[in-house]
Amino acid sequence: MTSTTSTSTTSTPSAPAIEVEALTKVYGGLPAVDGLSFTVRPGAVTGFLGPNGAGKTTTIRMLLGLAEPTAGRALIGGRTYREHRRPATVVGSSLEPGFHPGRSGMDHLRSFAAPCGVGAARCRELVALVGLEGAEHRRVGGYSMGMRQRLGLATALLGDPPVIVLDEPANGLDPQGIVWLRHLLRQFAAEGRTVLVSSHALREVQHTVDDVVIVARGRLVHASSLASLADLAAVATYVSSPDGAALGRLVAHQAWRVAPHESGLLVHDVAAAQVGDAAFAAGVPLHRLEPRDVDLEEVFLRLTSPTSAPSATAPHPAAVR
Ligand SMILES: Nc1ncnc2c1ncn2[C@@H]1O[C@H](COP(=O)(O)OP(=O)(O)OP(=O)(O)O)[C@@H](O)[C@H]1O
Repeated sequence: MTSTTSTSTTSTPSAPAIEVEALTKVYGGLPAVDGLSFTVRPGAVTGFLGPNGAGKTTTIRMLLGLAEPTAGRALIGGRTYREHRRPATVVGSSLEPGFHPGRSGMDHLRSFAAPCGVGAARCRELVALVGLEGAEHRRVGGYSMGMRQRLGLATALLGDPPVIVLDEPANGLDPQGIVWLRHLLRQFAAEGRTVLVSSHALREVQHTVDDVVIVARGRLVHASSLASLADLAAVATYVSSPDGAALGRLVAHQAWRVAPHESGLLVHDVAAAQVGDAAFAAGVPLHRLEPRDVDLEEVFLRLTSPTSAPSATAPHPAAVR
C-alpha cells in the first residue's frame, strides 16, 4: 500500500474489504451485537454509526480479534484478523492502543514499530503526519485527549495498512483537529484504502463519510451511501405569500400539514415544485418558495430511536465481494 506520507503519489485501489456476516456477541445473556451483517468497501470512508451502547466498539473488537464472536464472522480481505500472518500491516486501528503514561509518545510508537516491521524513520514521519512534532518526547501521561487521539492514529498507521479502523477518532479533537482529520481520512480513501470510522453522532462525520452503516441495539438499521440516506429525509417547503388569506385557503384545500415559520409557513411532506405548481394553479402569489435543507441528523435519530423498526434499506451499494 502506498503510504500517505511517502513521496510516491500513485496507489492501487486494491485494499481488502471488511465483511461482517451475521456477527453476534452475547454478554451475560444479553446480545451486545445481534446478527449484524454489512460490508465496507475500499476507496471510501464508511461511518459506523449508532447511539451509545449500540454495539459499535464490540463489533470493532471482534473485527480486530480482541473479542471472540458468539456467532458469525468479521473478515478483512476474506480472513479473520488472526488468520492474517502480519495483521498490523493489513489493518491499523486506534482501538486499545495501550498507552503507558510514563512513556513518551515516541517510545510508544517505537514499541509498536517492530511488529509492523518498521523503524525509527517511519515513527518520525508519523509524528509529523499527526501533528505531534515537538511533543513526541513528552510523557503520554501529560498528553491531552486530542494528543492521545493523534498518537493512536500514528500507531494505527505504523504498518502502512490498507485497512484503517478508527473508534470515535474525533473525540477530544478541537475544530481545527476535526478538519485536519477529515482531510486525512479523505486522503486515505483517495489512496484506495478501506476506512471505517465509528461515531455516535452523524453530524460529526457527515462531511467525511461516503457510506454509512447505522446500528442500534446491536442490529443493523440502515446501510447505504450518505446520499441515499438523504433520500429518507422528510421533505418540507418554506412558503410565504403577500396574500396570507389566499395561501391559507390553498393549504386548507390541499390538506397540507403546515407550521408557522417566520412570516410564512413550513409545508411538511410536500416538495417545493408541488407547492409552487399548486399555488400557480390557484393564482396565489408567492414571495418565498424554498425546499428545507435535508436534516440528516433527524434521519439518524429517527432510525436509531428505540421505537423505530429497521428501514427498508436498499442493498448496500458499498457491497464488494
Ligand atoms: N465486556 C463487556 N461485558 C459486558 N457487557 C459489555 C461488554 N462490552 C460491551 N458490553 C455491552 O454491550 C453493549 C454495546 O456496547 P458497545 O461498547 O459495543 O457500544 P458502542 O456502540 O460502542 O457504544 P459507545 O458509543 O457508548 O461507545 C452495551 O450494552 C455494553 O454495556
